[in-house]
Amino acid sequence: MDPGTTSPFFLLANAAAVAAAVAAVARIYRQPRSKSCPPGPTPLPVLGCALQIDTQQPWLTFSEWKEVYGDIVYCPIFGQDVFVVNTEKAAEDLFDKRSGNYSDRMDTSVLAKYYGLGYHTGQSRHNDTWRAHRRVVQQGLRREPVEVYRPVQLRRTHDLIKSLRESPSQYWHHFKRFSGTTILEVVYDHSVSENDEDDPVLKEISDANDLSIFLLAPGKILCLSIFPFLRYIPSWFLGGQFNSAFCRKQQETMLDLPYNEIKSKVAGGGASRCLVADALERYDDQIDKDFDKTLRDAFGSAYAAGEETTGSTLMIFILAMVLSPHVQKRAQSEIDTFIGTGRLPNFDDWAGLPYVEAVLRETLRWYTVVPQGLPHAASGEDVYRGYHIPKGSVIVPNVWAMTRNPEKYPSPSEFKPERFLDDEGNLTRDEVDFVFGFGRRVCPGRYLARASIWVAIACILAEFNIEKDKDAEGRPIEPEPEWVHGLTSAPRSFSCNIVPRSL
Ligand code: HEM
Repeated sequence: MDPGTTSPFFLLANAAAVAAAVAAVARIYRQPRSKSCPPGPTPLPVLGCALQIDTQQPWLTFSEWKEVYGDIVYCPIFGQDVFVVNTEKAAEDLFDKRSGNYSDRMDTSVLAKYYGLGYHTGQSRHNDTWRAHRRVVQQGLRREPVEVYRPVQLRRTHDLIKSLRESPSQYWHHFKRFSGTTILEVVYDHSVSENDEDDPVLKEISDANDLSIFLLAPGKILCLSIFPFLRYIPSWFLGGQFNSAFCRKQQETMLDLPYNEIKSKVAGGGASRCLVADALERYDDQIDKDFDKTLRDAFGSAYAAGEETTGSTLMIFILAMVLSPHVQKRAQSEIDTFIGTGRLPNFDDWAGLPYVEAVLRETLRWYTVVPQGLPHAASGEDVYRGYHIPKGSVIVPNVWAMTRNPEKYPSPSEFKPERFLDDEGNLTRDEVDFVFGFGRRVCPGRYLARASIWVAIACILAEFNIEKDKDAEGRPIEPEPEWVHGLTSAPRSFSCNIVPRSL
């Protein structure tokens, strides 16, 4: 998946889907649609519906199909059964209520075998390795335990504010650094000092993450499946990102470097509290070679999954603020009234700033960074609403269609935080949780992510005005965002001014 194909891990799954699809070409032609099959577009022989899907933004195609075919759409691709789930209700029915059957992922062994990308929790099959990953990672990331890391999040936000003051036009760089340094410290107790642009761990881990995001785009996987020689292109040559040995080495370094560092710190008694140090202590008597790898890979996945998604959500927030000055003013006025102007917001203010929380929810909904979710797979056959779902089917949660449901979110393309407030100005119960996925596979980092994004949003609003840029005659320039769809879908650059409010 790319722009449309790319949603946070999602690409992953899509990539996997395409890879497996290519392998499945041998299955060639499918039987004509049976009565027990959900409606959907007419598939072509071999290709299935591949040519009918927007390669950039598949969720848009899926959303159009929703209007024609309904909640559940069947669209085989290269012989792979694919079902698109367009509503929260159907997603809950399958992924939550029947989670025993719908928590698997597609086979992505090509990524594991050649590129060293098999470590990731997000692409693990529904097996014991995945269970072990979830167990070790979830402990510290649950709603309450994760609050212990709020001082780290606040400190990193203050660094972010300072960087935005110094070089506001580099906001994407600052957001990525904010999310990367926060996660590095929370997960590994690796603290990157404020002005250090050359921290080796941050650099390695961030480069490796960028490369995996590049490779996980489905188009690339398809390319690799058709032209396997690409794996051997020297890493310094044109197309060198496809070099599998380089990628494997880089992924290993990314996983080993921070993990070995924190292990040494723990052994020397000099570690501060962090997720890995806690896990090493908790599982002290169980750590054999396999379990050591489980810890390394599970926490490496947390970094890979959290860096891009969190930073990208802040880009979407900035775009929303440029386009909605009235929302910005209302949020700033709430902050000024509740806190005054003498200090930045902190987590103690969260409950007293309902409109800012509504801005966070609307940011998550308006342009969700994972519009296609991360596809699940069925581990056994099933019947739902009278439809037959074969074993091994890929089930795509079309999160985009859920965020744009006009019955739940009237005028869905408008940025309206008020939709999360009742008539008395209190927050509704809708926390748009579905953008973090479903069932047993739900994002384990969602509480950490929400808190990081909330505190960043609150402090940015308190400190800056986000405005349209102006041309030489002083006329406002409409932002024309350039969207990038890798593992996440978000704008990477557009014209705007981030100006300190005190000026
Ligand atoms: C705005 C921020 C984020 C968004 C929107 C997001 C969204 C998602 C989504 C949609 C999934 C797939 C769920 C499914 O399969 O149904 C996922 C999985 C995952 N996320 Fe997040 N995520 C975010 C931040 C984070 C952070 C900060 C971490 C770690 C600290 C994290 C760790 C993971 C992991 C490890 C998985 C794989 C879970 C599995 O397959 O069992 N995410 N996330």
